Amino acid sequence: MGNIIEVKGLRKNFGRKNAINGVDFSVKEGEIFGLLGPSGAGKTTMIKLLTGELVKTDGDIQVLGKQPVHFRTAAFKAQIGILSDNSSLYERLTVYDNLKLFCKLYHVPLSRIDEMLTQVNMKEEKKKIFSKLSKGMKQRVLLAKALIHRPKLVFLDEPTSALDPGNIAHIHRGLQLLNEAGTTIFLNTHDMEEANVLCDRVAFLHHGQLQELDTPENLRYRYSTHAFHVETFKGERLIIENGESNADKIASLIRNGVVKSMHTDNPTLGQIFLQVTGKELV
Ligand SMILES: Nc1ncnc2c1ncn2[C@@H]1O[C@H](COP(=O)(O)OP(=O)(O)OP(=O)(O)O)[C@@H](O)[C@H]1O
Repeated sequence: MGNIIEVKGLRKNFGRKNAINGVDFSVKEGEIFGLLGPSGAGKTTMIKLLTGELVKTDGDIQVLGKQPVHFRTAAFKAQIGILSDNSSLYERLTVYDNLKLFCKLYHVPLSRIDEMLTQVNMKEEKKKIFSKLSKGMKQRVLLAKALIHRPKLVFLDEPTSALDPGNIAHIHRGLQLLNEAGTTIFLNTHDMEEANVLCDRVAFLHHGQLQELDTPENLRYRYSTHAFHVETFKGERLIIENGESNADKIASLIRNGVVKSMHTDNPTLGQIFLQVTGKELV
């Protein structure tokens, strides 16, 4: 499959601040691509540049084969969905009436509203006034709005940041199904577990620059020391470095029946991010 997003030498300055500082990457059609970084890394700025809300300072952007000059056209907008901190709905309308407006705008049948509300676990609140919803409920309706017109490409900026664990799991499953049905997802998150569960590939963004870009599995393999972590029945914890000279040591521990559990070093994305950038993913 081809690339649905291509970014080369991208820069975005706010006055003297380099929010995005020379970034290259591409997103393949059909994948879930995660942009990981702590607060202030430049993740929201990146989504705004890719959706035409901000204008780049320098570099090249192509989304769905189009240059930024096309990002504000109706034809382009019909193909993308956005959930960002700027997303909003009419406060005084009900959930249903809000979504009805978007169905009319995108020529979507009204039957899609119930379908979407089920997907975000909000069907029972459809007659409620938007302003009366909790933050997490609003977030779920905004997600329904972002997806209602079956966009080809979806940009999600921290989609589960306001949600409880039950709803996070529900939304994750919904996003996986959406992706299996062919939608490409560009996901901003600082939640390494979310990235681990959802993303085919992740990029680490730090001070406006990409530090790594790979599948979570490859990153974990590359940053693993491949040491063996052994726990004995006596409660001792041993770390045995990977290497031929230690193979006999491990074999003898196993032979003597002292090994309760053993696993190889398997760093989390958060630990790898810390190793690469010196910063925690918070
Ligand atoms: N409109 C703006 N004017 C000036 N500086 C800005 C503007 N928007 C963002 N910045 C700065 O650019 C940097 C990147 O911000 P951005 O919001 O993209 O980060 P982020 O990774 O999305 O963080 P968060 O997770 O907190 O939203 C920050 O230093 C921020 O203060």
